[in-house]
Amino acid sequence: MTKSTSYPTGANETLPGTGFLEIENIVKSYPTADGGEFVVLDGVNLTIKEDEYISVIGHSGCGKSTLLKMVAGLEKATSGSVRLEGKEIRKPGAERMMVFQHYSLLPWLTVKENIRLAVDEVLKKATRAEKISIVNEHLAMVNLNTAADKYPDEISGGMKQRVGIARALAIRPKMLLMDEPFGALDALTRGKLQRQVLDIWEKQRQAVMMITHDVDEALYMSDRIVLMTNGPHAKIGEILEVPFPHPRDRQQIRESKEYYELRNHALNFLDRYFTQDE
Ligand SMILES: Nc1ncnc2c1ncn2[C@@H]1O[C@H](COP(=O)(O)OP(=O)(O)OP(=O)(O)O)[C@@H](O)[C@H]1O
Repeated sequence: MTKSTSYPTGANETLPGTGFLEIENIVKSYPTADGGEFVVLDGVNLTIKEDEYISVIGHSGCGKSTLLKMVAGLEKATSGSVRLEGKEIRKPGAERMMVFQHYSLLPWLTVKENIRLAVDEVLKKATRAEKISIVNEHLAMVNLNTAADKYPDEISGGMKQRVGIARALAIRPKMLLMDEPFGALDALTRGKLQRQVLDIWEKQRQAVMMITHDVDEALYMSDRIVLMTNGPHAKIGEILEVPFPHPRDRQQIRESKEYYELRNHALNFLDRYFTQDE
């Protein structure tokens, strides 16, 4: 692992068995057509606390989505383990909700019904009144009350993504997994939605693992930034601690010298790996 001299780094800061989410020595390979194997991830170790917002950054194809899918239970590791509260993750579960870059809403259901469907599936013991209240609360959380009865093709991309986030949060997961959640949005919408998600997270504080290509987004939103080396055989190169206290004000943190030091450090790390790849 590349050690940073300027910032606290390390993939194993928490002792095994003491973390909320523990990714231990993950190797993931796929068989190739010629009978060989393509090793995507080669020895990834990471521990995440139950109230921590983690961003994962790395060049395209290094295996970020693969790693997130293993936490979601959608992919199996070739070796190593992923545990949530000490329990091995083997399949998807409602305590780990995923938000994708491309909104995966059911087009024949309204905004409200899309959220309600997830609530019905997971919160089976809730009463009808409780379910209605949960749906309304989460619609309000992402400012979608007025669009509640619209269908997905009647709302904008940013609104669709807000429905996806409200749906994920409505079933009260212990962990939110987001794969470039703002990647498909224009800059203005992206900025607004980042703020909304951060507002919600600052109140609820569940564990978040978010993939992004945007260093500013990672610095604004997360507590730590995981920098991945290039694939194949990708691993965690460095972990940057983001020291700004929550609630965060984007302009305020951007005025600090530390922000630019961290930003340059992350960009230089990515440049270094990009150059190696050329
Ligand atoms: N099912 C699969 N079979 C074979 N190879 C796969 C499979 N899924 C992913 N890969 C390969 O694994 C590598 C990592 O893919 P992954 O999507 O995790 O990267 P990523 O870092 O998320 O990329 P991006 O930033 O472009 O989304 C890529 O080389 C990809 O082609």
